[in-house]
Amino acid sequence: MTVNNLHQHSKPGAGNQDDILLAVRGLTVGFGDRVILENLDLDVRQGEIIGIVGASGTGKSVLLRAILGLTPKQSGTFILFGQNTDQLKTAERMKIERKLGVLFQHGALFSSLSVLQNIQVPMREYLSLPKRLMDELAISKLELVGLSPDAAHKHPSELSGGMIKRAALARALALDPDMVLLDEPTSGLDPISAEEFDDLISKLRNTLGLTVFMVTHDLDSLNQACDRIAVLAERRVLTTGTMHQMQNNDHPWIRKYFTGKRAIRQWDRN
Ligand SMILES: Nc1ncnc2c1ncn2[C@@H]1O[C@H](COP(=O)(O)OP(=O)(O)OP(=O)(O)O)[C@@H](O)[C@H]1O
Repeated sequence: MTVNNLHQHSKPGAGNQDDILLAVRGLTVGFGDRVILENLDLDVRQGEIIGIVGASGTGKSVLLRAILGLTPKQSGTFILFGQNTDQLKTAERMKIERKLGVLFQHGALFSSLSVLQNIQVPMREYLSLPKRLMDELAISKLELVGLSPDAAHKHPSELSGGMIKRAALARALALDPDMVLLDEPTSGLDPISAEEFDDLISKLRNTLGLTVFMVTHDLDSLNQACDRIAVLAERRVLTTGTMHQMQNNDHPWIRKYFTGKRAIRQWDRN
């Protein structure tokens, strides 16, 4: 899938049980004798936007990093694009890694590199392309996320919070991934920028057919962008479902999160 062959996909995602892009089974992750995730199962479906919620410190980022292979697991399996990641040879692993884009919490751009150079980091790692072509590709990614080419030669310190998130998203999209993993993409943004970012994610999903795994605390994002929500609690995915199903769930934390005062104010606004 490339930027040049954008095409409108039918509304993908929620509902297609057969098309599992990522299956996590029996995942256990811990640090020392502290277990963070225990025997966790989760399916991510092709083309959906799934929001991962849970109280602070429950292990949402740990889960994201474990999926990427950045945090070691103690047990469990990841079936990614139909392949067990434990059984991949180096070349196969690299092929799969290229299909994943990631936006870390706070953007995590390299401060000493320009926006253009930041977007080109994954290209340099995985592709061997002439500089002119990499420049063109990086500019096309900037356009894709709604940044003007003027931003290309700026450094992260010269960007607003919203621009940093967009630049980080452009970097996540550098290799035309099939799935992007976003860690709190709207945190720190004002409500208008956050809404614009949610719209951008939805648009990219609809046009590129991206699958989106999004860790978030943002009730607006969950409501407006996500097809499904997975709740992380008690070291596992406690439940998954639509916003409506969350609002009718009896678990005390889920009920408080989705029908507490903040949530009610949010529903009143909509
Ligand atoms: N490399 C590490 N070494 C030791 N402990 C870690 C490490 N990474 C994460 N943890 C611990 O794992 C727990 C879960 O962390 P994580 O960052 O995944 O939480 P989270 O659900 O994303 O929280 P938040 O919503 O506040 O971002 C925390 O207690 C954290 O201190």
